Amino acid sequence: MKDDHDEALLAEIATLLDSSEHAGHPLHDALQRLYRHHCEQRGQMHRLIDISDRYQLLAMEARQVTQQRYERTLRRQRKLSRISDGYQALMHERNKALRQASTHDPLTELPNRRLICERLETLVAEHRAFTLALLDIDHFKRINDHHGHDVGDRVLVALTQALSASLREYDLCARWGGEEFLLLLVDTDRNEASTIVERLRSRLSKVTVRTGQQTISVTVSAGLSQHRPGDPHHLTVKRADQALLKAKRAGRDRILSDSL
Ligand SMILES: Nc1nc2c(ncn2[C@@H]2O[C@H](COP(=O)(O)OP(=O)(O)OP(=O)(O)O)[C@@H](O)[C@H]2O)c(=O)[nH]1
Repeated sequence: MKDDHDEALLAEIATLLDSSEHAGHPLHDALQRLYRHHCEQRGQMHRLIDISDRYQLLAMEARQVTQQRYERTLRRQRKLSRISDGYQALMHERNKALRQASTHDPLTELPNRRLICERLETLVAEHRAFTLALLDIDHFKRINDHHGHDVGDRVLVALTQALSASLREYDLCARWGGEEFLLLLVDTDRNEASTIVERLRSRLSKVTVRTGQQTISVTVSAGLSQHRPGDPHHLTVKRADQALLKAKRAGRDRILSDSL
């Protein structure tokens, strides 16, 4: 509005200056100089405004480019951290699976010999009391021979489940060999262990597996040995093995302790 007013005023002055009617007027020259000076100033001011506008536009574009770059980088970083999180979770799962595979038996999912030996070493180092029971299925070969290896596997798994369900939380049952299981009874003497394992033996004899029209059940023999302070754990295992051999020779389906 103000610009329109200025334009009109300037146009009016220009007309007055151009008019021959005022050519000799005493203010004519002074007004003309003032008019030119004003026009120059005005032109300069418009150029400055133009420069400032362009500068602001450039600054805004630069800000937008920076913002876009920043957002792109942020998106890339978020994507990278999602990939990294996924990768770490995968590694964690793989490590867990590897640890499980190296410490557990795949068929029965029981701890394996390595895991129970680690536990035994720790107990020995900590001077803890424990009793071992080595359990062996009686005449297991006959099951495989008569019903096939798959049925033998099912018998192993069924016995394992019954075993695991019967143990106390702080005990450990490992698959020691083919049809052998090693029970670790912590803070337990041989008398107490004998009662526990006798109960287990009785329970395992009631486990059944059906195949076709037949129902299979098995008996187990066990050898017990109480750990002697100062002995390495493998000697305690060896004594349990000797007691197991005696139980087998004595007719199976029984528990014998090693001689103290
Ligand atoms: N199905 C199956 N059989 C196994 C597995 N591991 C070992 N065996 C079998 O277990 C049987 C053990 O046989 P033996 O050592 O002669 O012992 P046994 O027949 O149980 O006789 P005693 O121990 O003397 O009572 C063998 O036939 C092995 O093949 C397994 O993972 N699955």
